This record gives sequence, C-alpha cells and structure tokens, in this order.
Amino acid sequence: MAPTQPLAVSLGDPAGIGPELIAEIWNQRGSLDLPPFAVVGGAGVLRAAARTRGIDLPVAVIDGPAEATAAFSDALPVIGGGDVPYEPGRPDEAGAKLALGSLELATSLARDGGAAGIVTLPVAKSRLASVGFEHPGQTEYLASACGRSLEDAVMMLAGPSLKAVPVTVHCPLAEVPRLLTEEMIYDKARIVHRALQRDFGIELPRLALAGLNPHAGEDGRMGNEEAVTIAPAISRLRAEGIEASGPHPADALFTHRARETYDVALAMYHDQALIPLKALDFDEGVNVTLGLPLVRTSPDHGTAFAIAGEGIADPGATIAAIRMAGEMAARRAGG
Ligand SMILES: NC(=O)c1ccc[n+]([C@@H]2O[C@H](COP(=O)([O-])OP(=O)(O)OC[C@H]3O[C@@H](n4cnc5c(N)ncnc54)[C@H](O)[C@@H]3O)[C@@H](O)[C@H]2O)c1
Ligand SMILES: N[C@H](C(=O)O)[C@H](O)COP(=O)(O)O
Repeated sequence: MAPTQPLAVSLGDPAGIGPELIAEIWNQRGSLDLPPFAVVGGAGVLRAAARTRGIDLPVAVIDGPAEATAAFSDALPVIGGGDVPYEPGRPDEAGAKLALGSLELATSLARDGGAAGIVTLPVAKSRLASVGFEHPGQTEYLASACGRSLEDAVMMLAGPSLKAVPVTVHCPLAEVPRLLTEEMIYDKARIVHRALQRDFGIELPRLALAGLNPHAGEDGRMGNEEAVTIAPAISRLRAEGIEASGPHPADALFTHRARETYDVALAMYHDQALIPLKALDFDEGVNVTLGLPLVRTSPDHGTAFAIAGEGIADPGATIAAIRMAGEMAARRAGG
C-alpha cells in the first residue's frame, strides 16, 4: 500500500543523527520499498551528513510536495531553502531555528493536504525551547497546530513486540498522581481504541491498563489511584463494549506471555511505557501520534548528539516510521 502523495519529513536538529539517517534511507530506497518522501529544509546539511556515511547525495530542491514523487527516484527531494553549516554533535541556536521552521512547514503541508503525513526526525526539546517553542514536545505541538486540545493527541510507541501508550506524557514524575484523572484515562483509551481500528486495522482492540503503584496498589495498601481513578475508567470503557482490562501490576505487564493477551498497553506515565518499548524494540520502534486529523510518526530515539556524524547510527527506527506513516495514510485514503 502506498499513499498517493509524498510524506513530509521534518529535518530535526541538524546536529543530531536525523539528517544522516534520512540520507542513508534515501540511498537504500531501492531495497526498502518505501513511500516517496521529501525533507523540509537543510539541503546543505543533508549533503554533508550523507558524506559522513560515504554517500554522495543528489538533492533536488523543489517548491512543494507536488514535485516530490517525480523527483524521488533520482534525488532526495528537499522543500524550502533554509540551511545552516553542518556541525554534528554541536547543537546551536541557528540549528534549533532551522529544526523548528522545518517542523512547522512539514506540519502545515500534512495538515493542509499537500503531504500524506509527517515523519519527524529527532529534535532536542530543550534546544527548541531555547528558541521559543512553548510545547513540551512535538506531540503537544501537533495537537495545537491541528486546533485540538492537548488531550486529543495521544502518544503511542509501537514496535514488533509491543504497542504502549503513556497516559501522562512530558511532565515531572512528581506531578503524575495529580495529573492522572479518570476522565483523562477514559478519553485517551477511547482515542487509542478508535485509532487501532482505523489506522492499524484491528477490529476489536484489546487494551490492558497498568496500575500506577507497585502491585497495582496491593488492595490500597500501596496507593489508591487504582481504585479511585483507574478502575472506574476501565468500568466505563467496558460498559461501552471496549475490551479493557486492569489495572494490572505494571512490572509483569510486559512479559512475553502477558503481551500475547493484549494489543496495546496503557501505562500511567512516560517511562512506564517507553522503557519496555525501547528495551524490546529500540531499533524498530515508532512514536506515532493518535487522534489527530493528520498522520504523524517519528523514530523512537532522540538526537543522539554523541554519535552524530560517526556513521554508526542505526536507521531501523526511521525506516519503520516512514513505513508506518505510509501505511496509515494509505489506509485513511481507503487504499
Ligand atoms: N523523536 C524525537 O524527537 C525524540 C525522541 C527521544 C528523545 N528526543 C530528544 O533527544 C535528546 C537526547 O535524548 P536521549 O539521550 O534521552 O535519547 P537518544 O535516543 O538520543 O539516545 C539514547 C542512547 O541511544 C543511542 N542511540 C539513539 N539513537 C540511536 C540510533 N539510531 N542508533 C544507535 N544508537 C542510538 C544514543 O547514542 C544514546 O546512547 C533529548 O533532548 C530529547 O528531548 C527526541
Ligand atoms: N517522548 C518521546 C520519547 O522519549 O521517545 C520523545 O521525547 C518524542 O516526543 P514528541 O514526539 O512529543 O516530541
């Protein structure tokens, strides 16, 4: 399945591993069977990053996504002229501004229909914040760019072994118990349920919800969020016919036997979901945003500044992100 339009790829931080990975992937396009894509900005960065991996990268600077598919077989299509000197591992303000501009333009192309979806290469949140980005992460930014509330955009990490959703996301751990509400769990679980049907073709998704506390609270002896907040949300979901189970003790929810019993795990905080996902599937893990009108995926890893330009970064998660975005877009288009 391939979407009819190209995917827009945001450049990410030019000092990170994103540019070399997308150059490597374009170079391997013949064996990967990926949908066509265009990178937004950074033509010079991409050429230089490619050279660190021994690739002499042809770039086609184009005016918009409509030109990308025709250009893709002969050159990496790049939309827009923004650029900075390539300095791997040395993030700076100019690079952060280029990353932000690329994210904004790629988002608008996907939102307004010129691109089939957006694949975001890694950014450093602290660097973006230093140039005025006011969102905790790209997931929250995309909700706002689509005119939705923060709660409408749901982060899911997906790999061959596991799909996992953190219900609370980019917040200090100390704030999790206060932020976690029955309504938030219920609303996000419904978005996940619908998205697994619509975007992943799972007819009757099985959701497994983790507890927050050790032993899922041990009957209230180790915390009461399970009884007060999580279990009532699960009852409401089940009353609507959604197959939701839990609250499960989180420590045993990711064993190979447990994973056979559900399609997606809903965890109560960021690392409860992302640690098992990255431990199991780091090189193929995709960060996908559910619940929005546009398709958005990203590799599960970050900027990895320490290895940028070394030629050793693994492209697997970015390949998986491009593939998943293409499949989601094709499914939404009825393909
Ligand atoms: N998709 C995203 O935009 C995204 C995701 C996670 C983190 N981040 C950002 O990235 C920055 C760095 O975060 P971090 O250090 O926690 O995570 P990281 O994923 O950048 O690095 C963690 C470890 O994994 C290694 N690594 C990462 N990707 C790799 C790859 N493709 N091949 C081989 N090794 C790889 C790194 O060298 C490092 O040892 C932070 O500023 C964070 O905000 C962005
Ligand atoms: N929370 C993600 C992770 O750790 O992999 C990552 O920071 C990306 O988040 P956004 O897609 O919201 O930028």
